Amino acid sequence: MTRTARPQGPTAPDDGARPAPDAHRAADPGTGADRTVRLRGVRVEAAGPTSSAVLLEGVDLELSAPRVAVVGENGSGKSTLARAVAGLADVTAGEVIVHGVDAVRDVKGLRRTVGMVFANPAAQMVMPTVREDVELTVKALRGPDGRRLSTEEVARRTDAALAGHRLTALADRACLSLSSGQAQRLAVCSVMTAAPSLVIADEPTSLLDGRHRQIIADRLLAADPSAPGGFQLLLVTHDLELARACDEAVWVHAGRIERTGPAADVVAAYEAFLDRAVAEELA
Ligand SMILES: Nc1ncnc2c1ncn2[C@@H]1O[C@H](COP(=O)(O)OP(=O)(O)OP(=O)(O)O)[C@@H](O)[C@H]1O
Repeated sequence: MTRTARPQGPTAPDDGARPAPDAHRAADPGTGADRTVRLRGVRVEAAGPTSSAVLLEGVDLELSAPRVAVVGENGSGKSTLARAVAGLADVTAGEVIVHGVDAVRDVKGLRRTVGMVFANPAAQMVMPTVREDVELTVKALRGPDGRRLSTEEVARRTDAALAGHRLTALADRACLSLSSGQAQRLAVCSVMTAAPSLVIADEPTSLLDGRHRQIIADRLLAADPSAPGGFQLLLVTHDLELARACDEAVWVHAGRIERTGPAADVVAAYEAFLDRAVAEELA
């Protein structure tokens, strides 16, 4: 992820953990803002030297739950779906509307709306040190009056963000010296600090030990788009325990949507499919 792709939140976020949502709400009750991700007849292609490959076809989705997991086998199209919602895929048919923003045509609007944690965290670090990297995001925030934050407020929010993601001890370390898991935590911290209304996280816990997986999972699963400064979560994951903790899930299979619905049901169906596939392979 490039620095320019990092979202610029319109207002400064609350630094603390947000309460778990108690209901699926498609609109912010305070502002009436649309908090739904809609895909209609979406096809994604990848152009090759002589022909193009269809990576996703006929995708129709309406996602308004606070926490939506995306599951499926390797190569099924999960990251492609995430990238389509983030405006980073070649959508050659259909439309993608993210919280009221046309993800295919309004790239600028989408950058204010979406924050993406990529599977490769190294691609998201743009400043020399951990503190500077988080600080850069904080500096782009605005106060409730729409004005830039004061130097003191930038420092306070940077410290709070670092502490909230257990990164204080690493604050003065060079980004390039971080371990993979530490870099993943920094990527999640920076994206969440920018306060986008949609956080897309592609395997955000794949490199983490148990303790840090829990910390990041708790942060992401606190998603509540109806809370002030809150966000909706689209979580691509092979961690089926995490997927089950979401409200809804999407199962992608061979570039198409196999099933959507309550996370528990979709994950159970996907697990049964995996069990059958393994049994067939071993027979
Ligand atoms: N630029 C490209 N050109 C051709 N094929 C591509 C391109 N990008 C992705 N693909 C293919 O599209 C399919 C879907 O890829 P994608 O990364 O979305 O899968 P995924 O479900 O996220 O997989 P994983 O769980 O392994 O991360 C894969 O077969 C992949 O090889």
